[in-house]
Amino acid sequence: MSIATRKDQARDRARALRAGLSANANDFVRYWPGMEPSAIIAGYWPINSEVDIRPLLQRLSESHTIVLPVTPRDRLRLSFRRWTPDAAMEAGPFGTQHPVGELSDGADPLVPDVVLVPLLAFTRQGDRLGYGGGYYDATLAGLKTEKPSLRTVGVAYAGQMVKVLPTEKTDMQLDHILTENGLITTHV
Ligand SMILES: Nc1nc2c(c(=O)[nH]1)N(C=O)[C@@H](CNc1ccc(C(=O)N[C@@H](CCC(=O)O)C(=O)O)cc1)CN2
Ligand SMILES: Nc1ncnc2c1ncn2[C@@H]1O[C@H](COP(=O)(O)OP(=O)(O)OP(=O)(O)O)[C@@H](O)[C@H]1O
Repeated sequence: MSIATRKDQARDRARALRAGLSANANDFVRYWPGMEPSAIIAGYWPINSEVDIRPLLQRLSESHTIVLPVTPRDRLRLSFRRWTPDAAMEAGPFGTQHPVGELSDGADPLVPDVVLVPLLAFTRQGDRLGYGGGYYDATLAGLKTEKPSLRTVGVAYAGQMVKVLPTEKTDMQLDHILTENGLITTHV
């Protein structure tokens, strides 16, 4: 069976599993590891049954510059726009929403230092299963070349952890996973 087929089957299972999970949003705030105030943090705006990190984003915006992904229609690399709690949002592809405004890759490039990554399933080793667009893999690979100190934090319910996931060469491993039960560090 091809990797693509195995990933699709894992996605079906992971979607069904995640849809039945829930947690107190404050727990994701509580276990946030803390970052230097200069760190630019890329969040995500939740869709489907992803962990709702809006309370975390609100809190982080008090001390950090927050950016959110803008999904392009013709390439894989995500762009980022500045977000503040009063930012107006507009609709993008696949039911996503992003802040109205100038792309951050204009005059004042806001290249994130930390990226919060949504996911369907993860392993203890930092493997990640997304929706299959390849957007985060392409974006993280690009960012990591420009900023080798880039850190990635998957955000998931603890119940989204699985023993093993089908992987391929382009898959980017996560450095940490933030769950309602604590922060998992995948390698040291
Ligand atoms: N909240 C959030 N924002 C995100 C992502 C994400 O996974 N979550 N992305 C991560 O790449 C990028 C957007 N890409 C996406 C690709 C596919 C689907 C998705 O829901 N696919 C559905 C089918 C939807 C449809 O065909 O209309 C699915 O797979 O069930 C969502 C986002 C950037 N922004
Ligand atoms: N850096 C890259 N450049 C070009 N294609 C890529 C890159 N990374 C991944 N892809 C391709 O994108 C497709 C989807 O990848 P994958 O199944 O890993 O997506 P995903 O991680 O589940 O989705 P997403 O990142 O959008 O949440 C694969 O065919 C993969 O080969």
